[in-house]
Amino acid sequence: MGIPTPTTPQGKEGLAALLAEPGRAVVALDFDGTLSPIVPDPDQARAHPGAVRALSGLAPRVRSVAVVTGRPPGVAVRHGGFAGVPGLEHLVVLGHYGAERWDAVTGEVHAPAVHPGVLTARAELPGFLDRIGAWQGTWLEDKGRAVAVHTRRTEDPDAALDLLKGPLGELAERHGLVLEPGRMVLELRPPGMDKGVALAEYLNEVGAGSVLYAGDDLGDLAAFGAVERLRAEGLPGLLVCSGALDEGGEPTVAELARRADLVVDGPGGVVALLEALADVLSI
Ligand SMILES: O=P(O)(O)OC[C@H]1O[C@H](O[C@H]2O[C@H](CO)[C@@H](O)[C@H](O)[C@H]2O)[C@H](O)[C@@H](O)[C@@H]1O
Repeated sequence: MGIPTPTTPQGKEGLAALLAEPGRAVVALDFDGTLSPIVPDPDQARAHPGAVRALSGLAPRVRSVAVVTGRPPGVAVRHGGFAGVPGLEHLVVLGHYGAERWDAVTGEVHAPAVHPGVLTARAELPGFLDRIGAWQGTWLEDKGRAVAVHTRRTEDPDAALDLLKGPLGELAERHGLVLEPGRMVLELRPPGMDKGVALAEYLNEVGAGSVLYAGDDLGDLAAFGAVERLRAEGLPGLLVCSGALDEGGEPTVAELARRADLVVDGPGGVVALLEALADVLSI
């Protein structure tokens, strides 16, 4: 497959800059829904079978490759199979929306102290969910520095999520946390960091000359926003939406698709794009 053509002038400019000067290009990608197909149980999520090969084929040809995820970085590394891969020696995973970082070079995770509100909210949550009549099948994912409330396994995930939004927003506020919405999930996490801040800091750190960012979910809008702001300041960028229906037939996040320069067919489409870029850059 060739490289698909972006539908916007900014996207075309971003792609052209990446191809003209790949040694200054950063390729940054979300994990769930972008590199890894959406599945009902987050523990069972694994990178698309072609993802590691595609990433390791592209990484030596660009300035750097980063994964920017809401997952704890260690979990993304395990589920992605990213450790010890030839070609991915400099991979960086910005996890927990940028609050924690894993570097392939050291194999270590850098993580600040856990926000106390996460501990108190986590303790309160089981009783709280009972009291507000959360749908059967609603369940908690303990993420260490955050706690996520999932509804994908309930009979009506959208209705179950709607019921939770208001009460969980108040609970988060009471504990000094923010509520991060995602695909059939609401996460209580500390404020002050998001994928946009994390991505912008990383691009600055590595002296990026262009950026490609790919995502599929609401949490990726902050990264899209960062690329849009940086583009206005002169840094070329290409925004990619991983946009297929998932296993449950769930549609793409509409705002992400609207703001993207390119919509590809889910993780399979993202992998095909990475392979096409590596192919062109290897000529
Ligand atoms: O930033 P991401 O890499 O997209 O991570 C966001 C959240 O992803 C996970 O949940 C999502 O994927 C699950 C597995 O496919 C799916 O079951 C769930 O419905 C999705 O919301 C993860 O469980 C969360 O902790 C991440 O924050």
